[in-house]
Amino acid sequence: MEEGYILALDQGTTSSRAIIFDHSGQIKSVAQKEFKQIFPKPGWVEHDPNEIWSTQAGVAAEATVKIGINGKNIRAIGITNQRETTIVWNRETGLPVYNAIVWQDRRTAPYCDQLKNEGHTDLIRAKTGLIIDSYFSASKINWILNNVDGAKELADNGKLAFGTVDSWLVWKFTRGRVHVTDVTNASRTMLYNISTQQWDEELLKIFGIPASMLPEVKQSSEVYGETDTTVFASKIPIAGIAGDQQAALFGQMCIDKAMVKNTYGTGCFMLMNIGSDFIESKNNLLTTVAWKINGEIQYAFEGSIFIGGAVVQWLRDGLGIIKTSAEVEKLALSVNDTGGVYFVPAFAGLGAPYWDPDARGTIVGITRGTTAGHIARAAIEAIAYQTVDVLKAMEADAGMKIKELRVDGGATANNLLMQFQADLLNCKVIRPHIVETTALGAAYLAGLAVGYWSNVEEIQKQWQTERDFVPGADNDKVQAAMAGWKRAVAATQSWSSNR
Ligand SMILES: Nc1ncnc2c1ncn2[C@@H]1O[C@H](COP(=O)(O)OP(=O)(O)O)[C@@H](O)[C@H]1O
Ligand SMILES: O=P(O)(O)OC[C@H](O)CO
Repeated sequence: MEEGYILALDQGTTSSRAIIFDHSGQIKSVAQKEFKQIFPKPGWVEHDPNEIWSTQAGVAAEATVKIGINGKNIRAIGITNQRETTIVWNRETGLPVYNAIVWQDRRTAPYCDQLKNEGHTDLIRAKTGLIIDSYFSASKINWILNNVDGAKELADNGKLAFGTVDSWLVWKFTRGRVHVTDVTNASRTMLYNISTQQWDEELLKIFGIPASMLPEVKQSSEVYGETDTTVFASKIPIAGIAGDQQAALFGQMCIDKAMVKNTYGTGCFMLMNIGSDFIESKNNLLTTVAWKINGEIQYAFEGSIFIGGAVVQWLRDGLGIIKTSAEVEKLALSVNDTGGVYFVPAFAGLGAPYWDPDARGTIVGITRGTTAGHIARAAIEAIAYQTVDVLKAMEADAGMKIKELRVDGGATANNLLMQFQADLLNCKVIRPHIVETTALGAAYLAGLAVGYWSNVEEIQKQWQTERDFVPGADNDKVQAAMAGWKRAVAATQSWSSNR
């Protein structure tokens, strides 16, 4: 048994988490802190980069203290993060020039429309695997350069640095010595050519971004640098980086072609391992880098759903019909069905496979008999329906039926949701023993780089099922339910297209 532990830092959209794993892949300690969501205007979402850093550094220290260990006991750090979220800082002062513009932020939607009208869609998809949308980093960097006083000039003089959250954290942990990202995070910027594995000059020109701002792109598992002594007294190698969804794919051990996972967090993100060749989706999915380890790259198809568990947060914070997210299951079970209500939670537009940035949330089919229970049930079902839309697109792209779906993320605690998902998909839904697969994936990537685990085969043996949800619904009922959902989505899109 290897001595010491691996520390995974999971910097998510709503909270910063630190989890310490031992050699058997078991969780030894967890610390978590939520941070402020900033909504300056409708459709805008920002975070304070300094708060991202302070919460992440704080939980890292807290997780170690909790189990009475210190930096010397940590063999390596793995970082995983909310992706696309864009931070630009001054290289000399180390200070951000603007808040982090979060992946959910829609302020650049008109600019993205302009790019589509100028005919860049095919070129961007062929190079990056992405669909033009304000979701990705490039249009957000462009916005900062054009809207923050003095930013353009500083950037042209080589004084500004761009990074996704992983880059920012590495920069902070190394006190400005290391400016890197990994290939999975680079693949979400819309500036990185995922076939040639280079920042793309043509794309940089389209978006008006100087190459000098960009971090060096590394593999997902290698030593990038050592921590400075600000947080831990000893220097610890930072040895794994991956975007959170790719880290979850790895943590779920979807290492073979055609293996699929879905993460039910704030949003839902389904990824399918498609092997070592870049394939363009023909069904409105993204192609993204799954990871690069030992010089070998793997790609994935991805369906990104912007609102998943966040719909439950809205029931809690917006409507106030539940006090905690966990209460939603009981409320939804207070009724036998939704009573004909459908809820399309397009709060931040619709992602895959619709890509409709103007769509907004819609609830249809309300009668005098509708109760909070029906709304709660419709909200839970909406998470599952959106997942079906993505999985169908994935099956069409892969030319095969998917037999099992590995699941993780906060909302997988909801058994009603999981069973409904299995029924709708008519495939087995598998919840693993460790649902913190994002952090686990980052820990595995870091541990592999420093020899804590010797190879993927050793890690693969650790993955265990906690519960299987087996489909059992009547097919006619499923078809009728899906037809209702499609009508509800059509109603949502009709509303937005008439704005
Ligand atoms: N029992 C539950 N049923 C449905 N959703 C839940 C439940 N428990 C938590 N959630 C939702 O899961 C999300 C949190 O999951 P998590 O994986 O921590 O998300 P993230 O990493 O995106 O911050 C929240 O949106 C929350 O509302
Ligand atoms: O922070 P999460 O878990 O909601 O994940 C956000 C995604 O990485 C956005 O692409």
